[in-house]
Amino acid sequence: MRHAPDATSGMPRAPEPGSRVSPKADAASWFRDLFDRIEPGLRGRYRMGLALLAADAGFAALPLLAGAWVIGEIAADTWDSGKAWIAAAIVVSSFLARLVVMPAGFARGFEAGYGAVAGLRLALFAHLRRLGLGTTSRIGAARLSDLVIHRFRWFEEEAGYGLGRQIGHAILTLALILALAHVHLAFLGTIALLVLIAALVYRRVDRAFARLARDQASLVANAAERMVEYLTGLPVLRALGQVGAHADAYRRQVEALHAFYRGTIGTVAPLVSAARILLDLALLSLIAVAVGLFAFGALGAPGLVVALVLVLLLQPPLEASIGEGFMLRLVGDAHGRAAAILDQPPLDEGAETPRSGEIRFEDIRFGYDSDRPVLDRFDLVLPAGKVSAVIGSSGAGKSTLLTLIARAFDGQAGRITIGGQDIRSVPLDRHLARLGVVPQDVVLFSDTLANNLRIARPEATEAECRAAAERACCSDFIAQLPEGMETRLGEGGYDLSGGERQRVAIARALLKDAEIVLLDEATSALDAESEHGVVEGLQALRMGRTVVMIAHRLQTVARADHVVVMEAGRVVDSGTPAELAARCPLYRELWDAYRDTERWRLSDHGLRD
Ligand SMILES: Nc1ncnc2c1ncn2[C@@H]1O[C@H](COP(=O)(O)OP(=O)(O)OP(=O)(O)O)[C@@H](O)[C@H]1O
Repeated sequence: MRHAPDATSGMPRAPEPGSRVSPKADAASWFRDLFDRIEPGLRGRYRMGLALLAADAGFAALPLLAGAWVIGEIAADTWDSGKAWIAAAIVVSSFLARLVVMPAGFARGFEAGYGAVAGLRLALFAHLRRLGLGTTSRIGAARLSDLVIHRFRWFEEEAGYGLGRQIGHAILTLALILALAHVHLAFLGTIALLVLIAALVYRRVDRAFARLARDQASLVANAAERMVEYLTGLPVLRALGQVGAHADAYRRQVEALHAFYRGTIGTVAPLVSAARILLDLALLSLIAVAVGLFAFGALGAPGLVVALVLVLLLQPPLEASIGEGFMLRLVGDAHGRAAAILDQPPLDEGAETPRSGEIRFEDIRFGYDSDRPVLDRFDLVLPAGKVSAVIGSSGAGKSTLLTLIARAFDGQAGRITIGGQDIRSVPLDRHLARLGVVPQDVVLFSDTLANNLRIARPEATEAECRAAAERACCSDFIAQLPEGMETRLGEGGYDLSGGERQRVAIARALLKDAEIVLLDEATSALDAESEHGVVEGLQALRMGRTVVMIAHRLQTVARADHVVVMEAGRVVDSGTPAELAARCPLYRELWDAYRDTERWRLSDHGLRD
């Protein structure tokens, strides 16, 4: 196969991961979406949490306003002890109120906000299960984990308390603006003008920032993707002595990310500086208005002092609000990514009850890129209850056949039927439940051998696991394992050879009692004992099942009931091995090529042994 197998299914993976998942939801829509995901019972609490945080900001504003008022009174020489008591009462009562209101607000925000993000994670998970394997592998595991683990952290923080903080900044700013308007209405006009200018600038800054957020997310995900790919392929790369060569792909991604960050110095730095300078200019223009009003006699000295204090108090919440705005933009981007995945159409769920029978490809057209078909006007019948071996040169489309039967992708035209029934009309879960997949590269999870078998049927008893293992000819190597069926396999555990792994996969298919088995025979050299075990295991598997296998060995081709010879996306001929040997030149050519490969394999073994 020319593409890496998917880690869980072993079926071929689509190319470019995730490039089609582009953010499309705007920054504001995430909150609406999130709110909808909060359990109805918690929505009231979330609203209450935000209201409490808004109230907290109001209580935070009161001492500041009282301070400005005190300064004004002193400047006007009207200060007395009665007013001092009032000011003290405002400060103390606001402080006490905040002690109660703020924690209550944050607690409710946390509870509902984090719950809502958990809801989004689960929705994403449920949706991914309904997507075709082709689509999920195109998105890519590393890209998904970056989104769900890393980027959703921002989501949780913003939903939990960032949004509440932003509301607080807004309320504090509004209270100070109203106080300024109370000093003189001219401030209100100036602020309206400044808000208009800020809105225009912010739109540009926001767009540029959105672009940056999107590029950064893609580059981080690409680097993660390469790292996962590298680690997954490390054993093979080591064996080929290519460890260094392939590491370049990861290095290139990291360098691209670094170059991006260096490049942002030219974009982010001016953007952030522009936003800050603009804020300073806005505050300076308010100070200029205050001084102008004083100079033209529209404002007395006490009014000027109060106005200056209020303008200075405006600076911290506005600055914090700009920073929070950038954070909200990043969350908008993460939400856009999640929304794009949720928008991917799931495979047709189907509704009818499946029946088993022959597998038919009827006028199928399929291409990984829809404008470059791999199969076109493709017809094929794979008889029920028989072993069909598919043979053909590399790139003929053999893996694509299995991929389509497993519904990793759906064809762009035509239909595939099993027992006369379009596989798209069968509920996906039920369709997959009747398939057993024995890939070339069998994935072992880091768990016991028994549990590795139970993946096929979690409720299987120990005796059933043992029986399946025995029928798949696993008993000999299980006897060698330190703890038999309870030996830990996979990462950090006991490793199995290629032939042993294939037998484990055969045992899984037996345990599942799959009606249809899709098998990609190992091309790697197996020692004679392993090879014999796999062949015997296959014999156990074929009993009454429809087996479709990509065959790489003469023995399995010769033992098949039905052979399909493929070339360049076409079926050249099909029939029993004897029929094909008599009439199909390509079959004979392939047969000779297989025989040469096997001789080479044997002599290679001989040399190594
Ligand atoms: N994920 C993919 N994206 C794009 N093209 C692909 C993909 N997988 C396979 N192809 C192309 O589809 C064609 C058929 O490939 P396929 O893997 O089905 O052939 P095959 O007969 O199984 O080959 P092999 O024996 O080498 O595994 C080839 O031209 C291949 O390059």
